[in-house]
Amino acid sequence: MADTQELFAELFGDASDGEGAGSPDEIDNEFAHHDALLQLMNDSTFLGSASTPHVDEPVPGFKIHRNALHPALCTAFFDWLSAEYFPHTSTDTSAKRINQGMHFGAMTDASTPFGFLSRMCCEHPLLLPKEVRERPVLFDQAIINLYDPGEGIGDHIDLLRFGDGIAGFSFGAPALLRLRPVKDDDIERAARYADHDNGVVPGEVSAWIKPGDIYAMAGEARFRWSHGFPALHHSGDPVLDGRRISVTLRKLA
Ligand SMILES: O=C(O)CCC(=O)C(=O)O
Ligand SMILES: [Fe+2]
Repeated sequence: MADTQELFAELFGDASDGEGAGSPDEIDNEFAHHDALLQLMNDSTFLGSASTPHVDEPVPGFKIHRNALHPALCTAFFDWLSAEYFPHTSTDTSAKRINQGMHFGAMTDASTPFGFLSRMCCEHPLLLPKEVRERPVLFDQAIINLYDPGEGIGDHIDLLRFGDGIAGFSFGAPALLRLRPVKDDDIERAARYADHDNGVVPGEVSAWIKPGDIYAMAGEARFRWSHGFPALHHSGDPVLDGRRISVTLRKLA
């Protein structure tokens, strides 16, 4: 496990596991946001906002379930994740500021935030292959990434020690996903290092991921395509220029 965390640190920078809030005010804030989130999770009105579920598949095995979560639920997730994992980031401008959290353990209880997200991945039968949806433990690791305007993540394949079937949720600002085909000889390297190359690759595909969408990668999309979110520089649009928090759910192989 330490080895896994080292590799994550190498790929994505510092990791915190439920960094947690310190002062009594911060703790109150964290609990208030947790309670508000649980209330919305319990209210079925706030599940999907799309009247007809819509799934895009930009490359084989990469599915995007649009508008799976109601905007109010997305806001509640954003606020809780901010308070729980990144309580100091609005004042901490150092290069070493915490921009990642991790959560380990099977997410089987749908009354908890990660259990709820995990269950959402099974609500739409087209999102994940049947063998992934029906495995005894769907996901046992969550990574929570914080991106401020001008930040992104380089193209990579998720570490091969994670199993097939990975799901992502995005809260806050929309982000432009980039998918690139990876040659057989480059798969090992792409799974260890996030590249920051801005060149265009034949076959590259981009898609916007918006709050409330769920994306899932399986099979070819998980093992033979890299994914990344290039840094978007200030556009002048207050929505695009906002902070984004993502949650990625995976299963340790
Ligand atoms: O922020 C995201 O949605 C993607 C994060 C990601 O690809 C990763 O942590 O491996
Ligand atoms: Fe990834």
